[in-house]
Amino acid sequence: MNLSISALILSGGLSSRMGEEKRLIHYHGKTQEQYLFDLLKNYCSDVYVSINQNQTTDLPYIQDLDLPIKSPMVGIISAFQQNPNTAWLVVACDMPFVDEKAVAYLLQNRNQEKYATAFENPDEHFPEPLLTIYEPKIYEKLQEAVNQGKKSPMKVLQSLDIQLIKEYNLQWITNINTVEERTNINLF
Ligand SMILES: Nc1nc2c(ncn2[C@@H]2O[C@H](COP(=O)(O)OP(=O)(O)OP(=O)(O)O)[C@@H](O)[C@H]2O)c(=O)[nH]1
Repeated sequence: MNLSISALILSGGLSSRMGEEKRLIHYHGKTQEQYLFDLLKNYCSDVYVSINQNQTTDLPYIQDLDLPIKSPMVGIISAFQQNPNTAWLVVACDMPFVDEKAVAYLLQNRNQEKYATAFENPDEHFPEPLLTIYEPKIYEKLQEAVNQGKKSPMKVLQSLDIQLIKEYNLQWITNINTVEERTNINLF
């Protein structure tokens, strides 16, 4: 149990490609938001679902601030606004392969001196921003980016000194956005 870290399950997107809310899909016998909540509470001091202003959930949640952009960045900034003194382990709800091994591995590789700890995409060599530990000092960098109208958390990560994990199970960062992708995945 790492008490100095909170978890955020990003779920506030529009799911327009899937046509239904991705956080409510069952890959593991329960909704994806419940699955990730149950998983992450074993590792983090508290866990929240990140939802937009039109969503509700029975789980603990952080609702998006009223910002002029639509992006996962809004969810992350809203979490830091609620608690700027914790690190945030951020996971997108549409990553069904995230499991105990993925979370434990991310935490083992965490470098608290850096702005963040993220998996490196093997092809493009960019940091995957949606299965990442964001350390408290990155909050002001995210705010600066949003104030400049930028909405890509990946680009913010790219511009900073972060811990990049290069060897890992690539499935962990696979996200499922469409019905076709969903029917083609083999979880077990
Ligand atoms: N809290 C919050 N989460 C978001 C927001 N936009 C996207 N996300 C989450 O970020 C992750 C990646 O989102 P995308 O797949 O890029 O977008 P999406 O809206 O979920 O799906 P599409 O509408 O099909 O693009 C998902 O877990 C989303 O729920 C937002 O504005 N607020």
